[in-house]
Amino acid sequence: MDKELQHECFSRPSFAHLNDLASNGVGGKIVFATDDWFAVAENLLKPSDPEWHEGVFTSFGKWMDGWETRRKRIPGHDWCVIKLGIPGVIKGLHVDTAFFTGNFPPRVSVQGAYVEEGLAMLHTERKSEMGTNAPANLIEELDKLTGAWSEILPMTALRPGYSSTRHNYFAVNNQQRWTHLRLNLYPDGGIARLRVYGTAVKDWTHVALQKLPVDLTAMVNGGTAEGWSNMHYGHPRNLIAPGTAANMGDGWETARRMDRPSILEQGKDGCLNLPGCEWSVIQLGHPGTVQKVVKNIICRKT
Ligand SMILES: NC(=O)NC(NC(N)=O)C(=O)[O-]
Repeated sequence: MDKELQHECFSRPSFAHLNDLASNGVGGKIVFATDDWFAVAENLLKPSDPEWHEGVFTSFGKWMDGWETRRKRIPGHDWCVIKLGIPGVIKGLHVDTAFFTGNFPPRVSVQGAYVEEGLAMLHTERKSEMGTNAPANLIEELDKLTGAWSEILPMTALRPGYSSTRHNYFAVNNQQRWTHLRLNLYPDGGIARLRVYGTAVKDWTHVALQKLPVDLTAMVNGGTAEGWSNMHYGHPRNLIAPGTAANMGDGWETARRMDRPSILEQGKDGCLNLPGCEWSVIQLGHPGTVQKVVKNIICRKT
């Protein structure tokens, strides 16, 4: 493990092991952004770590892996609206300013809303194109919906995107269920990633009536990874994420054990003599009776 990753792992707050409810890997989406000049807001929700490509420029400026707005020369501040892939209760935020050193926003705030499907307010057409900005009348119209938003993180100072300062973690103490977030940059600038850690909250009343089997471990049903022996290459929460893994990186993968014997021997029972095993603990979204266990080892060939 490199030094920076090692430091990050030890200083990471416990909420950062919960599920990222906003990641595009679980269906999170940007529904609106005031400005996408240097880099589009969709980058905020990428599950991958931010990258730096030395010497790479677009026709608008330096290529950046994050959401970066232009230097503002009109009144106001920049903001975007995120539809969570998994609506739920938020326990903490990670604002990663990686590589935004001279262009990160000095302050941010985050607001939340619970919006039932079909409500018109956030159903705007999104272009998502570098070098563009939203029309002033649309910004003004959406900005009027202040009543919909509740404060999750008040206006808070950020640290720059150097390796020792890029990870801005904020605990959230709030039991409400959210479907949408509004991320405010004060006044403008760039952020590499926004991770929104929490737990899905499901209405189980109808599930019980349908009497159909349901995946009690699934993230969307409130499952969380609570413990593990090792997660060197992949977090065990990947086991309970929606959809199919795109590659091996989308799974739970441990390091090879350092205490394995130099030469493997077979025991009398026909099994290999190996010390211990790896394990992970998943908290179910709801208590239930297990009828079937499905193990998907797609992408794992050995
Ligand atoms: N060198 C820069 O990053 N400049 C500008 N940003 C980009 N991405 O080019 C800026 O004005 O913040």
